[in-house]
Amino acid sequence: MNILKFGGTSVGSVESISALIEILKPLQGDENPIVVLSAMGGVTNALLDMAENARNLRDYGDALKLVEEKHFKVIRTLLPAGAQNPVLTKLKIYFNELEDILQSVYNLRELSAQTRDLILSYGERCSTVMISHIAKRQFPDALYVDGAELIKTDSNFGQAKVNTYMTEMLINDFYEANNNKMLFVTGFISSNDEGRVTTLGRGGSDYTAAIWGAALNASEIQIWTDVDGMLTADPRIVKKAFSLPELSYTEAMELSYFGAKVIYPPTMIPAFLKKIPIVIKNTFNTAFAGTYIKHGVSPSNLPIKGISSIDEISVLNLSGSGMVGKAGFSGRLFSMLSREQVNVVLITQSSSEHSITFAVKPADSLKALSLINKEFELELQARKLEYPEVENGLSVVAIVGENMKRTPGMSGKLFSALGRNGVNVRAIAQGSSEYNISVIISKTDLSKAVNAIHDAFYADLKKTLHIFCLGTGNIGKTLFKQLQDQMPFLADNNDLQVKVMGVSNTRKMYLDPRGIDLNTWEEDLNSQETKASLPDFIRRMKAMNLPNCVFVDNTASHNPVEFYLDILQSSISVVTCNKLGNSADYEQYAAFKKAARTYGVDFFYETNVGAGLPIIRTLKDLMLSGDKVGSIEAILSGTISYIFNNYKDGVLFHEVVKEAQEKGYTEPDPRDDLNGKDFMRKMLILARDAGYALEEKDIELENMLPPSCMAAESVADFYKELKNNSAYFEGLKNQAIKDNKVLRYIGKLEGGKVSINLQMVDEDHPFYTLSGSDNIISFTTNRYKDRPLVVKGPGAGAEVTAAGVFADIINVGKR
Ligand SMILES: NC(=O)c1ccc[n+]([C@@H]2O[C@H](COP(=O)([O-])OP(=O)(O)OC[C@H]3O[C@@H](n4cnc5c(N)ncnc54)[C@H](O)[C@@H]3O)[C@@H](O)[C@H]2O)c1
Ligand SMILES: N[C@@H](CCO)C(=O)O
Ligand code: NA
Repeated sequence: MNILKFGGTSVGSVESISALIEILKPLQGDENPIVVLSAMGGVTNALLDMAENARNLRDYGDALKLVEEKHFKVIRTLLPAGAQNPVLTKLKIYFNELEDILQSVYNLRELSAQTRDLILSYGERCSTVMISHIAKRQFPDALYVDGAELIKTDSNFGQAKVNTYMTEMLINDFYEANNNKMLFVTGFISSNDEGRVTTLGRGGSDYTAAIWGAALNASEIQIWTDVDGMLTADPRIVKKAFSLPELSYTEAMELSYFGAKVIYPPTMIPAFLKKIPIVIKNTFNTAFAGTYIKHGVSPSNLPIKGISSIDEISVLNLSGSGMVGKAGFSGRLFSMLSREQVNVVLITQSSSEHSITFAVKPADSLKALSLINKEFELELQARKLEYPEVENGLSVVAIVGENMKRTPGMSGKLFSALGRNGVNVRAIAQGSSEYNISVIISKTDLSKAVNAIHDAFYADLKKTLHIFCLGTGNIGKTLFKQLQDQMPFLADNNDLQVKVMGVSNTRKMYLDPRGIDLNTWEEDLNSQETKASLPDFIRRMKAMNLPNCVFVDNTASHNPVEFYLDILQSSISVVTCNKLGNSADYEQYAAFKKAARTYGVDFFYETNVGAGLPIIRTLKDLMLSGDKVGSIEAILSGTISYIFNNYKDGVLFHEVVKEAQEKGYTEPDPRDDLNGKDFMRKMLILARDAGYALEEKDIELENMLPPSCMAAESVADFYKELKNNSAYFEGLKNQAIKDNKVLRYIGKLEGGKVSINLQMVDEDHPFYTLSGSDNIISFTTNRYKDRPLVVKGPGAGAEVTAAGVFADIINVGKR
């Protein structure tokens, strides 16, 4: 069974509560999840303020009304009028009680810790009563549980200590009696022996989830929040920060100690002890798979897990001869500070023992200073110690990760990144666990430092490309096969991992934030309930918000093309073998290129021309290096090439066409090849890449198909018509044989004009000797003037095309 805890923002609005219900829907069943809830966002603070105001004889009534209204609005929006009354009544009773308590505080002008806990408890009770009622409409088994009754603590109000034995017993008994229900449990609140409400302190609802999880041996504790789990750095500082898939408990502790506010680590201890994984998920982006905090994390290629920072810290330095060789000096200092509740964030000591530097929160700095002055009064007066000073305007940055322990050079990398960027390091501390190296720097350097460190550690990381593929036909299928075969090679030789995150054809679509298994993708896709929807596919792809994302179009359809611009503008690269995008309006072609440049992503389409043959790439290199293309002569239809090379004595034309189709050379409709349209598209794309702003109408195209073949309704009818026209094709063939020539369908770009014609060429022509499905292209340029640059080879077929798409994908990864 899983525990799901939803934090303040996840229960803070109509939208988030609706999202919460959606998240629960697929989970109801034999083993219902246990849902732990926080107070609605902002309510706990509002209650604290009200309590303070009441004590200080200030008004609290308006604020109370606002909190009440916040709850009522949710109920009125999410429940039909007829179902609102019971829950409104229940909440009204709570708010009346709360008002009475606040009035008593006001009258007595006194607010004890015990009363404060009682006041705060209404936040969780109200939200949980409310949501359990709303949930009841979807889940008839929903049951409100006052968690305070089941978690037993001492009487340390505000930060109560849990009596684990009692608590686990109570929770187990309760669960046994109610395990057929879907439990909605108040987070944060507990009670002492006398049944008075206590609270669990900072991060309290997470703690409730961990306590329930540990008591019931849950399989997983999910913490639902409003960000994509734990990131490599604070995304407000580092734009390139990315979500971490996995962390060990220790790493999570170290990372959250400084900064990262997603969870409060001490709350995890019950789960840690029982080895229960904790997953941090995003209520507002369910496509995100979550950050897993668990035992036995898989070996990671990340040199460090993350960079955390505290942006405001004060440093005190204690130095003087009085410290040298004095056993127990630092013990005296730090136990005194701890006794007085000053939390020391970081300590360093020079090996001469002449000085100790330590950092505290700015709010504690003056207190620390005066404590030291008092404790060491004699030493200070005797000048055995220098009077310490507080230094402000400093920050701490820490790199964290268990891998550091085994990898030399980590601190070298850290300090050279800081040094190269002119960041002065005030003090350094490394935990002897080697899970953490911390440095103190000037606050003004913080952003630069964190970014420089992030670049240094993650820039040359083994990259994961996340790909989303459309089309599972000839090419799409073959690509998956090749990807599957090449995975280990890629990992070893290119430091690259390609993960398929989504796939769709016209019928079904399948996206999985954990990645799609290439052994079973076809069954998995077919067994999906969701019908394919291109807009949904693209929306979900964007919502996953993954780094190094590539959209791969292996269709022959116009539909995906309409989304290219939007995709590129979302910083997702596009790889396509579909020619329809680049061969439509010039304006569109130019817009794709511009978007790719502007958004720093790739738009690769090598297979648009000559399948996997390096034609687009070669032309691009020529152009980039300042060469100018004078003319191009080419055979760019693999299908027609194959047909003419195999249209020999004793076979009929339509039979060879069929063969070409069976070999996977033709377009889904072979007429696109035979009428020259496919060839035309390729010439158009080449001409554009060579710098000519041409449109389809500018191309002179000789169609060798008789009109009746073009008019056929279906591909099957087309074959019949081809057969009916056998005599025409036989005529062409016999004429060529008689003249000792071969038939060639040749495209030309010259003087900015493009033409495609059927020709009969003799053995002197460079295109005479072609075989199979070969394409040939010769570029005559300023540099290749006397003898052209020629690319030749198989220019159609699933293997070579998929290989070309594959190479384009890898090239995205190389950047
Ligand atoms: N065969 C070759 O040698 C070769 C060479 C270079 C380029 N190409 C190009 O490869 C592309 C694919 O060719 P193929 O032979 O694999 O075609 P195919 O007909 O076998 O497969 C096309 C796939 O696209 C899917 N599809 C179509 N429209 C879609 C949409 N809107 N959303 C999602 N999926 C959609 C179909 O369901 C099918 O799975 C074509 O554009 C073709 O020009 C092919
Ligand atoms: N149908 C195409 C595939 C390559 O784009 C051809 O025959 O050339
Ligand atoms: Na190519």
